[in-house]
Amino acid sequence: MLGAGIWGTALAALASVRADTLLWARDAGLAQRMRATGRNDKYLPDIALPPQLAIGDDFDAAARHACGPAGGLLLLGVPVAGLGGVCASLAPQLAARGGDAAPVSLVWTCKGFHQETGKLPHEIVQEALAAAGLDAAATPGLGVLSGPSFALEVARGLPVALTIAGTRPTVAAAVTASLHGGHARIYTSTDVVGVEVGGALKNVMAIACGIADGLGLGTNARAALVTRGLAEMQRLGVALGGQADTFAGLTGLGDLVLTATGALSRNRQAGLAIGQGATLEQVLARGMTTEGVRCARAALELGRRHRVDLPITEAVCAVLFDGISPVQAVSNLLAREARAETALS
Ligand SMILES: NC(=O)C1=CN([C@@H]2O[C@H](COP(=O)(O)OP(=O)(O)OC[C@H]3O[C@@H](n4cnc5c(N)ncnc54)[C@H](O)[C@@H]3O)[C@@H](O)[C@H]2O)C=CC1
Ligand SMILES: O=C(CO)COP(=O)(O)O
Repeated sequence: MLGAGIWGTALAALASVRADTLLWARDAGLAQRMRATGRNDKYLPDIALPPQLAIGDDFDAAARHACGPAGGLLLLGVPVAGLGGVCASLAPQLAARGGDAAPVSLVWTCKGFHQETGKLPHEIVQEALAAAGLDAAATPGLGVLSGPSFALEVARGLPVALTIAGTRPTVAAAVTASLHGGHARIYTSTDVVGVEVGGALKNVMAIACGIADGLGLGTNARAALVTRGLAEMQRLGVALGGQADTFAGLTGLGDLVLTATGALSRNRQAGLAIGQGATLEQVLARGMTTEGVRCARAALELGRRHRVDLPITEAVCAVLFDGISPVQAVSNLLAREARAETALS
C-alpha cells in the first residue's frame, strides 16, 4: 500500500489479515513512529495496527515488494493530486519485470478528477506510465477500488462493501484475494469510468448537502439534493462512457448516501461549515483532504465540454469560488424551470 493517510492505513491493515502487506509512508518520521508504537498517530491514532503489517518509508523497496516474479498488488492510497507522481515513480520497477513474471495489478483508491485538466484517475495513471516510458507489454492490470467506506469504520472492523473495477480479470482477482472476507465484501465491475465518476461527483454532492444542512433547509431538501445529485452523476458518467447501472450501485448511490449524510465525511463537513457561514479559506485551513473542493470546477468544465447540465455542481462552484452566498445559490436552484424528472436528459 503506497500512502499512509487514513484510507491507505485502514486498507493496509485490512489487507494484512490475508496477504503479506507492506505500507509505505512518504513521511519517514511517521513510518518510524508507526513501527515503534503500532499506531498511525497522525491519521488513525485510536487504532492498534496489526502486528503483521510491515511499514516502511523506502519507496523502491515498497514497489519491489509487489513487483517481484511472484506478482502482486500495488494499492495506491494517495489523493488524486499525488496519483501521477506515484505512478511515474513506479514505472522503473514495472519496466524491470521479466516477461515471464506473474501479473502485477495497480489499483488506486482516490476519488476525484485532476484539478486542472479534468482527467479521470485512470487517464492520469495511463499517461504517467506512458510518459515514464513504460510500454504496453509492461503496463500492469489497472483498476479503481471504490464504494461507501469511511476509513475509521473499516479500521474499527465494521462491515464494508467495496467495488473493484479493473481492466483485466486478474485485477479483480488480486483485490478479492487480498481484501474479501471477514468484515469486508468485494464486488467486481468492469466499468472503470462509471466507478470513477461516481466517486468524484459524490464528493461535490456531499458538499451541496452539507451546505443545505448548514443552512438548516431540512431533510426534504437533502433528499432532493441526493436524488437529483445522483441524476447529475449518472448524466456525466454516461456522457464520459460509463454505464448507467453503475450509478445505482455501491460506488454511485451507495457512496453518495454515505458521504452526503454521514458525519465522518470531510466533504459534508466542509459544506456544513460553509452553510453555517465559514469561508472556503477557513475550511481549507483545517488541512483535511477534501477532494470535492479540489475537483468541483473540473467536473463543471467536463460537463460543459460534453454538454451535460450539472446544476448542483454549478451551484457548489458558485458558492465555493464565485462569492455567491449559499442562500442565493439555493434560490437559483429552486428558480430553475419546471421539468420532467428524468436522469439522463
Ligand atoms: N478517508 C476515507 O474514508 C476514504 C478516502 N478515500 C480517498 O482516498 C484518497 C486519500 O484520502 P485519505 O487517505 O482520506 O487522505 P489523507 O489526507 O488521510 O491521506 C493522504 C495521504 O496521501 C499522501 N499524499 C498526499 N499528497 C501526496 C502526493 N502529492 N504524493 C504522494 N503522497 C501524497 C499523504 O502524505 C497521506 O499519506 C482520497 O482521494 C479520498 O477521496 C476513499 C475512500 C475512503
Ligand atoms: O469517500 C469516502 C467514503 O466512501 C470519504 O469521504 P470524505 O472524503 O468526504 O471523508
